[in-house]
Amino acid sequence: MEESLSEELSLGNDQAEDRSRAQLSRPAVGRLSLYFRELHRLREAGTETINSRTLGQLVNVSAAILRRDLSTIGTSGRRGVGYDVEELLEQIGKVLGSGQRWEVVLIGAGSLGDALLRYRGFSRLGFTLTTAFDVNPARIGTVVGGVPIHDAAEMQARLSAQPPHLAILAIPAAQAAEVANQLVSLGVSGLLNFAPVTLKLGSKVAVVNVDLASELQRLAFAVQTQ
Ligand SMILES: NC(=O)c1ccc[n+]([C@@H]2O[C@H](COP(=O)([O-])OP(=O)(O)OC[C@H]3O[C@@H](n4cnc5c(N)ncnc54)[C@H](O)[C@@H]3O)[C@@H](O)[C@H]2O)c1
Repeated sequence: MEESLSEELSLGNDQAEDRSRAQLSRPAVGRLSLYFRELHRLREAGTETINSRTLGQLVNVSAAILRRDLSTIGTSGRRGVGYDVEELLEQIGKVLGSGQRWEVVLIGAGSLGDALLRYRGFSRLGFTLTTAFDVNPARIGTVVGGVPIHDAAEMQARLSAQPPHLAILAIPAAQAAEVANQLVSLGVSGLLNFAPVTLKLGSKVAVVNVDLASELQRLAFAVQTQ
């Protein structure tokens, strides 16, 4: 039973979505993404409703935190029923921007870039990897996962007419700042940065850093403090 969930699930308008985005902390956005992934799986398995305790258990989050996250984005469950999976997917998707298509370019088609180009999970969430760029002649002119790899020297010429929304940086740290600045000047509005370096790009661009070594460090710390 959902004790504190009495209102009908309500879907917000654009303004409400903007407001909820502004209120969400970074960890909360991460959790929403996990709920979204789990809800997708549940929908595929034919589940129509779910309560906060069960969904929370699936992603290892307490029911109270999950309810708070979902209430921040303007949704609440129905007493005795829980959340409508389809509506929840729609609302979380809107807030996370998964309802729209995002064009993404990849810079650096080395080991990591190659794996990303082959990954099939992006398109399900609205991300389309359109093009990749590299400086290595052995990579230029090849196609990986259906995505053509072009010479990085052609980046400006190829992207300036219609800049992609987002870019993934999978290049060595020493090149990352210069390439990131180039992408920002072309109009790219978000960067997923795998290079282990802090980018200082101003407020016009959103940056998410993925540092797997730091994550391992966090894990090692967590193991030691268990
Ligand atoms: N491979 C991993 O598991 C992993 C994990 C965490 C972080 N990273 C980081 O991700 C980045 C890429 O790692 P990797 O293992 O794929 O390295 P890699 O050397 O295999 O690939 C880097 C690619 O970037 C290309 N490149 C270099 N300068 C460029 C430029 N100016 N424009 C476009 N392309 C350029 C290179 O030709 C190469 O193909 C590194 O910063 C690395 O530290 C990698």
